Amino acid sequence: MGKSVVVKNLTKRYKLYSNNKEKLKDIFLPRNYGEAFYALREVSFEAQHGDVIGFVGVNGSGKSTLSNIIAGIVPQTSGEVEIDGQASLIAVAAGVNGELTGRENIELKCLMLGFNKNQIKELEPSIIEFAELGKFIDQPVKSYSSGMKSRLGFAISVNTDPDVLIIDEALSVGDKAFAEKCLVKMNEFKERGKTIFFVSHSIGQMKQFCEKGIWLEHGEIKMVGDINEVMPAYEEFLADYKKMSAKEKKAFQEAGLKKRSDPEFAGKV
Ligand SMILES: Nc1ncnc2c1ncn2[C@@H]1O[C@H](COP(=O)(O)OP(=O)(O)OP(=O)(O)O)[C@@H](O)[C@H]1O
Repeated sequence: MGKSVVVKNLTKRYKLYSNNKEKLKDIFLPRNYGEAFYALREVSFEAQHGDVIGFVGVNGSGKSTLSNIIAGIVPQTSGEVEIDGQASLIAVAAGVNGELTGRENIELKCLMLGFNKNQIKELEPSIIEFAELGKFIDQPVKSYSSGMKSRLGFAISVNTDPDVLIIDEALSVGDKAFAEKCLVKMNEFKERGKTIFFVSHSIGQMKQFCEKGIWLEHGEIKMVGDINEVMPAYEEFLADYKKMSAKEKKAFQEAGLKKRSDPEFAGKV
């Protein structure tokens, strides 16, 4: 099989400012302002060709940050990501320009992926057919619903044959028929030995589609393993979390916030 993605000690640190004045001071004055916040901290794992890995975790745990870094859309603060081939991210907000039409977005994205004009001409009909956007294909993307944007992103990504496919919540905004069509396509990718990362809050989709799971909590890996081990543990946590009182939930979130904001870095990043 062989490794397709190696993630080593991946850390993403943002700076949080209490107001715009502080941000401006940070840009223009020699002293540093703002507080450090770790969206991800020291995340390491490996994926083999053909792996289908689900990222789970509650809101804010770091799933999208990890997806965006693997896809090369957001730079990491430190750590490494090695990818054997080309990665493509499908997310509702990813990579589509609202001012351009669907067709123009297809052309732009394909050019960015390194296809030439003739190859794009050949690819375009299958992408348009898959997206099923009708006459909206020639309307600016800003007039699309989130489901329509997801259709466009999905159609481009699956038809340009990436080696690593990252799907971040893109299935949850489309309708059922389109989601099923995407699942068929994703299964084809799986059979062809491509690596897929899948982010979804749907426990059912996770169990149905993924073989391995990575559970993120407060920007760190809580558990990695077979999906049949990770999901029951995560579901147990969710059930316990649901039972928590508002005070307990707040304490859990605050503990996470404390862990993720390192006072040693305050003003130094
Ligand atoms: N540009 C940014 N500046 C500051 N903090 C950010 C930025 N982007 C993300 N974060 C923070 O990083 C943390 C991880 O966010 P991320 O979107 O990766 O979580 P997630 O697990 O995908 O959440 P969800 O399930 O809600 O989509 C959050 O606390 C978020 O507020």
